[in-house]
Amino acid sequence: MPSLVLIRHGQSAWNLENRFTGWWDVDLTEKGAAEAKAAGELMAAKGLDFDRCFTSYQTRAIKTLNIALEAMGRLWLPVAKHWRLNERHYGGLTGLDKAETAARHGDAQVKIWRRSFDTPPPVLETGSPFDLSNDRRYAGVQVPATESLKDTIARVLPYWEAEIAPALRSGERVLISAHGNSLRALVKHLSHIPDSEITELEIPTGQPIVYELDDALAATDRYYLSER
Ligand SMILES: O=C(O)[C@H](O)COP(=O)(O)O
Repeated sequence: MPSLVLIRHGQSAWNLENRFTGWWDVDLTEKGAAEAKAAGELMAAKGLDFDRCFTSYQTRAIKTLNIALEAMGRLWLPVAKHWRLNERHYGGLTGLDKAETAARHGDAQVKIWRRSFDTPPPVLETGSPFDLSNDRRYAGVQVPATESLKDTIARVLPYWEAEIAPALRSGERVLISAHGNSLRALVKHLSHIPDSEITELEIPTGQPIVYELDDALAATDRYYLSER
């Protein structure tokens, strides 16, 4: 039976500072690294093992994967990285304090920007210090100026179909280390969550989420590893 585990990176520097992050590349905090280690130890203790791993181009997800794999004695596993697993791009909100933004625009507006299905945040202005268009890691990639969850799904799913689903179909056990909203995109797809309900789905840092899938990759169960 195909086996899939998703993990959101551990606490990042800007999770701690409560700033909108998106594609900006911040590191894990000490707590985030500890969450990643604990996740690896939990997966090993529960007897989970993997054949192939996937992550984004962002330090916080890559490090979470490496720390968890190290705790499992599996640093040697093949890992594919792709920008399509990056966090949703936070546009013009990148770098802003979430609480200050709510004080200025209201909680309702900020909830729409953070959790609505298809309303993107304002675009990132050209020339912003947070513009990553010229970052070498994104050479040849059309770096978005903002993304809704719908936009995020539209760029995550082609990678899922092209690389991750075939690995699962061939019998490989897969671990994906990614981000709150690239994982919300995958969970929405795998668990058929309606557009109107996805606003309520939150994904905590550093908690392995286990998917049981049938041979057609339809989800038969989804649970937090810490709860079973
Ligand atoms: O990009 C960010 O700021 C966080 O990783 C996720 O933020 P959110 O909880 O506002 O979606």
